[in-house]
Amino acid sequence: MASSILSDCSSSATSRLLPLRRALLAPAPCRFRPTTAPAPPRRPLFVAAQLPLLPRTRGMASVSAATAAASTDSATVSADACAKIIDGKLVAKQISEEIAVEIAKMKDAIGVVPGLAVILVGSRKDSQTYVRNKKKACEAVGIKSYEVNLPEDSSEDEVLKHIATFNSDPSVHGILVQLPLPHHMNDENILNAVSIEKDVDGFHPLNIGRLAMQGRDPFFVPCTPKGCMELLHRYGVEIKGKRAVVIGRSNIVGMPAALLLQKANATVSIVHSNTKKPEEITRQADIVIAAVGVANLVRGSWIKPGAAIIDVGINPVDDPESPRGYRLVGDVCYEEVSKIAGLITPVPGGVGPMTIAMLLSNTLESAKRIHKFK
Ligand SMILES: Nc1nc2c(c(=O)[nH]1)N[C@@H](CN(C=O)c1ccc(C(=O)N[C@@H](CCC(=O)O)C(=O)O)cc1)CN2
Repeated sequence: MASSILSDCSSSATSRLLPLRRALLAPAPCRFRPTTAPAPPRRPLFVAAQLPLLPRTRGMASVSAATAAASTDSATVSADACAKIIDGKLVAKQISEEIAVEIAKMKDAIGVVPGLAVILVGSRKDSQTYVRNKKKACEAVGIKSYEVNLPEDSSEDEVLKHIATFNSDPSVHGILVQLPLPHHMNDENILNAVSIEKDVDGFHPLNIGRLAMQGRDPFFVPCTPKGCMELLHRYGVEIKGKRAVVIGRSNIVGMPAALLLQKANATVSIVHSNTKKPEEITRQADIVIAAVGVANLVRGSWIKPGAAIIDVGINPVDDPESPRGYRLVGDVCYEEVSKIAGLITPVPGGVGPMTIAMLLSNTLESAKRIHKFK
């Protein structure tokens, strides 16, 4: 059911949500020219590279001078110096194509096809859609997918039994349990049962622990935060030495995103429900990752000019004009923030598609590691 939060970032809409003080900007007209962004260059995941396309500079606090100098007018920027759009859908498509090539090579060389097992408990429409999309994405790149659908009232033991079967199946290289689980289940017991070598969601406490430690690396990085980092890298956003703010501290996004930014040598602050003056802290950031699940929380007045904004929120808001009766908005008030930021992800079409692309990447990585294929 969509929430009835207004989505025009009006003060009445958001001030009902959280006891956070904000100085509102008076929005000025800002129209995006429908230009086509050239494809980012191909490169392996997590190798720093710069895109030849960048926003017209205005502040550009988080983008290197070299890259900014390479700006072209062909990027998706408006005449009014609006932020450049980070096209997650396009990047996810490119990554999927890269993965398909690697999978074909592995199959030719050693006859192995990566396998991903997905366990879905219950009948939440959104979870069913995500699982269906994961399956389609697997098919498109040549990953074999295995699916288990269990009724809402299943026991924890039933889920554990399926996990144990997949743990010992050599054709399965990745296992994930779609979240959220029904309330009667203990997430921790279930996530702990997935073999860490096959934990392609990166949610096992040992994987998270290794992510948090200096000099250690997890087997897998959780998909959504990994996708956020990949977007920053592919769009040439310099992270080292920059100030980053992560809004939200969930186990699946906020906390691992903060750890990844720190690993990449940013100075990181986490803003959460008890943070005083979140807007003041956020305004110091060159990079903002918003992952709190509150529609339009982050306003234009929270943003440092030129900052890179990654919006992880996917919040349904009522919209009688949409065929679904609702539409999706992020945690960031796009209308306002896109006028201040240097780069911004849209919702939909930003981080969401990257979550699935990173799942494919983790599954391939797992198969390569298990079969010692370089
Ligand atoms: N086991 C897991 N459970 C959940 C995860 C996860 O990474 N692992 N993340 C989310 C849901 N999720 C994947 O599972 C996911 C969410 C959103 C998208 C996406 O592509 N969103 C689109 C919009 C989709 C729409 O129109 O409805 C977008 O943002 O463009 C992909 C995957 C929670 N559970």
